[in-house]
Parts: sequence; C-alpha cells; structure tokens
Amino acid sequence: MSSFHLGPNQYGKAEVRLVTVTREGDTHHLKDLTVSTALRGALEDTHLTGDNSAVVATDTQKNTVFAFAKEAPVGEIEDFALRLGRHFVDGFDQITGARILIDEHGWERIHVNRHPHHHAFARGSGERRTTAVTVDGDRHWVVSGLTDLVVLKTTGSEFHGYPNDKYTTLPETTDRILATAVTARWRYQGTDIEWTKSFLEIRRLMLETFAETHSLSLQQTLYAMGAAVLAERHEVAEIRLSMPNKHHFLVDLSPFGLANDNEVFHAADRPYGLLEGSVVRDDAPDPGLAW
Ligand SMILES: O=c1[nH]c(=O)c2[nH]c(=O)[nH]c2[nH]1
Repeated sequence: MSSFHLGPNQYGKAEVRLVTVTREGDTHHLKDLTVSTALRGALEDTHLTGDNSAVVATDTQKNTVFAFAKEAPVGEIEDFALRLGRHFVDGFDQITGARILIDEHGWERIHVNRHPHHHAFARGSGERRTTAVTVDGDRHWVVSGLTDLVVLKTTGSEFHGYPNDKYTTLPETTDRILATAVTARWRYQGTDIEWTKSFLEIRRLMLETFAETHSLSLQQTLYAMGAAVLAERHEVAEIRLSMPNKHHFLVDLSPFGLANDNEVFHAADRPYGLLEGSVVRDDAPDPGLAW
C-alpha cells in the first residue's frame, strides 16, 4: 500500500496589476506594479477535505493589495511588500508565512519642448526593479533585484583556453562582443535600509564592473559584478546573478570575397549560454529558507 501526505504548499494571487497615480498639484506621479501574494500556514483542511474555514481567499488577497494602495502611499516596493506580508501573518492566526513578490515597471516622463510633461509618460526599457519579501512568523527578510538589464560591450572580452574535444567547433577569440541581460537578486541583512539608494548604487556597481572588467569569460564577469556589490554594499548578504550569453557571431563574409574584421555580426537569440552564480558573504546569516 502506498502512503503519502500533503507536502509544502502555498497559495495566493499571482500578478495583480496595480497602477497608482499620486497628484502633487498639476504634477502626477505614476507607479506601475505587478504584485503576487502567497500564503502558508495551517491549510491542511482545504487540501484534504475541502473545508475552507482557514482559507483567506485569493480574491481577498487581491483586494487587500488595492485597498492598501489607497489607505497609505505605496512608497517603496520593499516597504509595501513588508506591510502586506505582515498584515496577512499578523492578522490571521492560521497564516504563519507569506511571500510577497513585486515587480516595478518603469515609466519615463515625456518631454515636450524639452520640459517634462505633467501627466504623460512613455514606458521605459523592459528592465524591472523587483523585490521578494518573505515573512515567517516574527521574522521577515527582503530580497531585491532587477531583471532584464541588457548590456553589451564591443570589445574587452576574450574566450579561449577551453577543452577542444571532437565536438568542439567554437573558434577561440581574443576580441568579441559580450552581451547579456542581467537578472540579479540580492538578499539584505536587515530592513532598516534606504531601498532606492541601495538599489541605484548596486545597479551602478554592476554596470561599471561590466564595463570595466576585461573579460576572459562571462563567468568571470558575473563573479566580478557580484563581488563589487558585496565589497561596497554591506547591507547585502548574498547576490545571485543569472546572465544569458547573448551571442554575437562573426559572419563569414569570405564567400563574397569580403574580410570581416570584427565589424559584422549575427545576433543569435537561441540557443544561448546561461550562466548563473552567487557571491556570498562568509559571515552572512543563513535565512533558513530558500529564497
Ligand atoms: O563566456 C563564455 N563562457 C562560456 O562558458 C562559454 N561557452 C561558449 O560556447 N561561449 C562561452 N563564453
């Protein structure tokens, strides 16, 4: 006879699209967020018998997101996520944990005659600022980040010295384009943090390190970017980076009698190398749960 039990579970509303407009006289401020909530706790009954008396409906979770956005300014995504997470865990005995994920979509003010418009905006690049707040009983921690920060350098990148087996065709190079779309998530130690200032500094450090590191592999660049963040930003315990290698292959123009001196490339979109790694502070507190 087989035996089994209910394993770890969570439930919530995924991807609540929340847009707020704050008015300061004629000037409007726009916030565009995607908020996901997930709750954990004493939820065996709904799974085993369909008794929903412990279930804070996902519809209620969604409504709470909208109501919180009205009751107080949303402010920084980390603070908003902490408020929501604490509300569910502190407000319902059976809910012992919450995960609140927020992505912030950027909008830029349209300029008219070089002046920023009061209430007209253009969607920025696909880059998004992100946060993931985990509440577990009295404890909570914040993992913030960014996704889809697309960067490219036209030189200062080499790749050679790898094993050459019978399947290897990649030519070694001492000068190639290096391009990637950075997804980074960093775990903060503590929550008494100036979130936006920290975010902007971490983003700056990653960009400067990408530009300035003479790359022998994207792996080396990844580690250097993470290390630069940990060296300067003591509020960060650990950073995880995911970087697709956006290959730019030199086009063979010899059939046309043309030389290609690193000028004409084919930007291939797939398959792509995917490099992932973390840089961890040696004495960082262990969060105890996956993040
Ligand atoms: O920076 C790189 N790292 C690799 O592991 C790799 N593999 C590959 O084919 N090209 C590259 N480039």
